[in-house]
Amino acid sequence: MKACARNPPSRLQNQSRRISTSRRCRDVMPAWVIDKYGSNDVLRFTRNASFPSITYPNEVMVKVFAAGLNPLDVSMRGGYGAATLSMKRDPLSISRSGSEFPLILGRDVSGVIMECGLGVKYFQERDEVWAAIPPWKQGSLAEFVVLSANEISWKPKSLSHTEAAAMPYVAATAWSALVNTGGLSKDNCGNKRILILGGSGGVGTFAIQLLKAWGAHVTVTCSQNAEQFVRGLGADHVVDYTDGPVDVSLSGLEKFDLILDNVGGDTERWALGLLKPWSGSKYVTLVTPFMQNTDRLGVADGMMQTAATVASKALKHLLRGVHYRWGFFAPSGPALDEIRDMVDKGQIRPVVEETFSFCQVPQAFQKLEKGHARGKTVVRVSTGGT
Ligand SMILES: NC(=O)C1=CN([C@@H]2O[C@H](COP(=O)(O)OP(=O)(O)OC[C@H]3O[C@@H](n4cnc5c(N)ncnc54)[C@H](OP(=O)(O)O)[C@@H]3O)[C@@H](O)[C@H]2O)C=CC1
Repeated sequence: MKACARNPPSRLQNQSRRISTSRRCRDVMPAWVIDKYGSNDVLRFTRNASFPSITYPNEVMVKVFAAGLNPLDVSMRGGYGAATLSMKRDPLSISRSGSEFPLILGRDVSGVIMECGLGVKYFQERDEVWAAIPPWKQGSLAEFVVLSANEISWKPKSLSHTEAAAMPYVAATAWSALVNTGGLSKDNCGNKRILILGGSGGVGTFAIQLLKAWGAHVTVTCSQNAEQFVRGLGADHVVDYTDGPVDVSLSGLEKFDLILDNVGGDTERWALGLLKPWSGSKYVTLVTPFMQNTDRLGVADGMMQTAATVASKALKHLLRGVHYRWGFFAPSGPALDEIRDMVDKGQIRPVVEETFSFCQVPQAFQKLEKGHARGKTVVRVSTGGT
């Protein structure tokens, strides 16, 4: 990945937008917060959430136009990952209460930069940006959010803010799993057979398009009513997991170079047998017990348990000639730069399943909780963006 200077597609795109500068004399903002973990009734709208401030020189403050939601938001609302995330939170950003509350959820943002720290090099006020917000930072269900400049990227010009907010978190996750962990790139995918378990949700719909743009042959599992949908995104072969044992249907196919598992659970029992042995093939799962272990056992014991589990699984499968890996979300502005270029070339499009207004955040969570996603759920936070 390029780690060099980052150039905006065009500075001109942002010059006409008028932005209020009244923020400088404010200390509160509207936001959806939670004050404790629980079900949907813990979501609370307030006009008096603490106004975020730039603490480090490389930070920017973004006015949020749209926020994307992910299954992680529902899990975090219920306390998932609390032990690990508390350890990662910056002590300077923790509230006066000394706890993570009031906590703001929302991991995707599309908006405009209102203020830059003194050390920010490539971005400036009024730049339109998109980003995936690490789960240990305050989220995007608020009027403003503060991010580090290496987490943000200039928004694709071809997308509205609502469309742009559908992509960063799933894109950064798929990129981390396929590129950083799986070793795939635009230059080595041409002759590869990839299997995506769970292709109809947020991560799957992005991964299909990325891999097709890079020339891979993509097989996808999904339910029958999503078949046309994933074919429309470019899937070459689709297997309906609801139509009998999916492992039997898949075992009749030519073996794969890489499997991206967005489903987990039972899949680990049979999926690794679908890989080409002794050829560097990889199984990368996004469904890992990492957070549950640290929530259950505490950070130190949970991490030891996690390390022991992944090491023993990796060794067991290595002896059979395939690589077993865990994939994780990783925030990355430079990865989003590359994805932006692909979006603006028409190689990848956002898949927005449903949008909600800012007053409908509880309904957006209810929709997410029902599962069976066909793309992404987005909240329009401010009327300033489209
Ligand atoms: N490790 C990490 O850092 C990250 C992990 N994740 C995890 O990755 C997974 C996918 O995330 P995301 O795409 O955002 O989730 P979504 O909820 O958007 O999508 C899940 C999709 O999987 C489909 N599905 C459910 N069961 C199966 C099955 N047995 N076989 C095939 N498809 C199935 C669902 O549709 P239907 O039920 O109708 O078939 C739905 O379309 C989640 O478990 C998430 O927690 C995500 C991001 C980061």
